[in-house]
Amino acid sequence: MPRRLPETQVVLLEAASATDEKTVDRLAEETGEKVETLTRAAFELADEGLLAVTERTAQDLSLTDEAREYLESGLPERRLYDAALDAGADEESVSLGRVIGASGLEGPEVDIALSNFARKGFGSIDSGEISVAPSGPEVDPEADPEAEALAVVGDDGADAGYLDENVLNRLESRDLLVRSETTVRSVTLTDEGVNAMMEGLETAETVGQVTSEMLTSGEWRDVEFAEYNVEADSEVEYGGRKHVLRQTADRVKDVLVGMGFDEMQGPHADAEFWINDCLFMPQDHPARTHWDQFALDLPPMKDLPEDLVARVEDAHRNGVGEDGDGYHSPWTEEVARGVDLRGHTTSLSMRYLSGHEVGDLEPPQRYFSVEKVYRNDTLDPTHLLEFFQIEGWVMADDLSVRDLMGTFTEFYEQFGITDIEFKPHYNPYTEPSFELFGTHPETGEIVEIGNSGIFREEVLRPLGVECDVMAWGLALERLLMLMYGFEDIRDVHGTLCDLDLLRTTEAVY
Ligand SMILES: N[C@@H](Cc1ccccc1)C(=O)O
Repeated sequence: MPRRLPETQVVLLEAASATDEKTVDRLAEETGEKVETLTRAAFELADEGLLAVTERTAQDLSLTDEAREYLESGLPERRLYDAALDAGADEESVSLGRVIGASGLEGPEVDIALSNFARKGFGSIDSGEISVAPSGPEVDPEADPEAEALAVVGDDGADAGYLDENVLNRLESRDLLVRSETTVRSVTLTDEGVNAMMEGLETAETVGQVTSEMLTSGEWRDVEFAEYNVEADSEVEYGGRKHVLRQTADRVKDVLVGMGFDEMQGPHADAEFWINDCLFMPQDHPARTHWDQFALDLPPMKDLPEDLVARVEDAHRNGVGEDGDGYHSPWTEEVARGVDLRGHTTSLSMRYLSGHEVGDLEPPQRYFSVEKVYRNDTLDPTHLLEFFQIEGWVMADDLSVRDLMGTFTEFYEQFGITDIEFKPHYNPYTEPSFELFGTHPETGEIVEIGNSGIFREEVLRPLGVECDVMAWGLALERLLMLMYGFEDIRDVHGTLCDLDLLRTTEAVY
């Protein structure tokens, strides 16, 4: 009686041989089926005793981009050798500088050429002179095993099993070769399989999934269901996932809410008044130039509280208190009403402290935000044009530096960071001021993670605040660096960020 088997199993049995071991890859090519489909069918048939499956690990070799360039141009040491030979360095030694010039080697290639030239015994280099060894059985640049191996791998990376292990190791350490391991599965028909084929095979329609049509029509009664192979390799599926940066921002919010803080909200584009003037930043302060801040081509901000504007102007001109002194530098409302992208979220703190957002506040109060800020910085591994700032402040009757430090210690402990360091700093709006530092878990480097202080009278008095306010701005991305060991902010932010890393980074709690 012919045997009924699912279609791919029949295809596989027909393509397999009893005498010739065939790899699944080759069978996939022959049958036009997918490798995964055939692998699954092979294991199913092995379970039935119709096929034998063998597995071995194979080495996959591939060339790096650098190696591909050398395939075109020749290995640097060989180019040096050829140029030296052209210059007659087999007769007598010639100037190394001249030979390098003639070889066309540039930048790092020169060092590569020199060290490998010497290692391979192509010749010698002494006090700026190069000479070439006579070619012979010992040294034969024409038959350089490294160059030959590169050519073989470049030609057919798949089967280079016979290449010398030492040569491959050397190429790998030169970053020219990448080795990886793959499992190669091969199948042969068993006797039982051969018998089954002789008795005849019939294709059974197998169903992978029940549909509602099948259920309503009753067709499900007659179909054959495909069996699940729970051991089959499956493709990795990456579902949607919250970005680590957003995950951490949410956690920061949870932590701060847990510490009794309320969240502030406010505009990304704001009047310089809230961004700078309220903070007692003189209008000619370098941080206010458009080298640092993004100015927007928008009409001046109309909605500013008149009396507050007058008090802030007075603080800038005359200072605050008995011995107060102003800046003696120009101050105009026009500048204050100019609209910029906020360079820090301290603009929100000013809006809230002034009563402009939620009315006058009685101490004690705690507020925070985890929001984007924009700076005209130069891009580098630790700077972007935008980043998230963890802004916060505490308003209470008697605050000291100890309270500030204690708050940070408690905050960062929630993220497993227990070695925060403080350094005295200067801000026009706080006195005293402190920068915060943490230690990078991978590099051990000290990383600046934030800035903080206790607001000056010149800030608080015009706002109408009569008690103490301690405040800070911490960088969310720097917190991530300490938590996850990222070394480049662009790994987690923006277009260059590594998808693999985002998919696989586990949330740290
Ligand atoms: N605005 C500061 C942070 C800060 C906020 C409040 C008080 C002190 C410092 C910054 O961006 O670096």
